[in-house]
Amino acid sequence: MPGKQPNLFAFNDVDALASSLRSYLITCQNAGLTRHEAFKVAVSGGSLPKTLAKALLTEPKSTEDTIKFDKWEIFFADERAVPLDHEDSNYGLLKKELLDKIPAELGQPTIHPIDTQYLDDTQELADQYEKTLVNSFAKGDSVKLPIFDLLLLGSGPDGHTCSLFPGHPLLRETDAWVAPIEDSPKPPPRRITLTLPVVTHAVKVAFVATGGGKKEIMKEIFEQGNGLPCALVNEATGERCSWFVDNAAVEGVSFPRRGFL
Ligand SMILES: O=C1O[C@H](COP(=O)(O)O)[C@@H](O)[C@H](O)[C@H]1O
Repeated sequence: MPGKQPNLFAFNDVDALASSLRSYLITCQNAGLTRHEAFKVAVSGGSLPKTLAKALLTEPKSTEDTIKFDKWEIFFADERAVPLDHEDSNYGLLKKELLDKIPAELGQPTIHPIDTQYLDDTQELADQYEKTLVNSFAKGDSVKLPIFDLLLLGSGPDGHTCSLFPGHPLLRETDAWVAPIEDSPKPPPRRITLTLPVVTHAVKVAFVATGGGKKEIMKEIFEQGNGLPCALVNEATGERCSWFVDNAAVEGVSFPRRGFL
C-alpha cells in the first residue's frame, strides 16, 4: 500500500549513501530538538558505526548542515554482555569509529552505555538499561513505551536487527523495553536488546545495509517478509522507516526505490 511502505534509498556507493544519511540525520535531529530540545537516538553495532562516522565527520556545507553533537543523547539498540573495552562491545566500536574522532569544538554527545557491574546477569543488565531509558524518557510519568527520535539499525545476513533474531521467542516480548538474550546465534551469545515494541514505536527508524553479502536477505525481507525481524520492523513502521543501502545490497530486489531529495 503506497504511503504505508518503507522508503528504500539506494546509492551507487557508500560515500553517496553517507552524504544522504547526513541530511536525513540532520532532519531527524532538528525534529527532535523541536520536540524536546534533545536528539534521542539509539545506534547499533556491526557495520553501522563506520558508515555513521562517514556521514557525521564531514565538513558542513552550510549553516543548516550542522550536527549539534552536544544535543545528542546516544543509546544502544543492542549491546553485548562484555566490558566496554572488549572487542565485541558495541559501545567500544562506536567509540573507536566515531566518538573518539568528534572534534572537541563540535561539542560532545551524551552517551548511555550499559552498566558493566551487571555483566554476569543479563536479566539485571537489561533491567538496569531499561532504568536508564526510564530516567530519560519517563521522568516519573507513566510512559508505556519510550519514543526515540531515531533508531539507527543494521540488518544481519540472516535478517536479524538489534539482537532480535529470526524465530527467537524474544520477538514475542510485549512488556519489557529491554530484554536479555543468552543464546544469540551470532557470537557473543549473551546480550541485551531493545524489544520490538520499542523499536517500532520510534518516531523514525533507519536501516543501513551495504555490500553484496546482504542481497539475498534483502530480497527476502522486501519480497517475502517471512517473519524476519527486519521485515517485522518494516511492516510495523511503514513510511516511518527508511533504508539506506548501496546498489550492491539490493541487486535483484524488485521493491521500488525512492529518490532522495
Ligand atoms: O550482532 C549484531 O549484528 C547486527 C548486524 O550487523 P552487520 O555487521 O551485519 O551490520 C547489528 O546491527 C547489531 O547491532 C549487532 O549487535
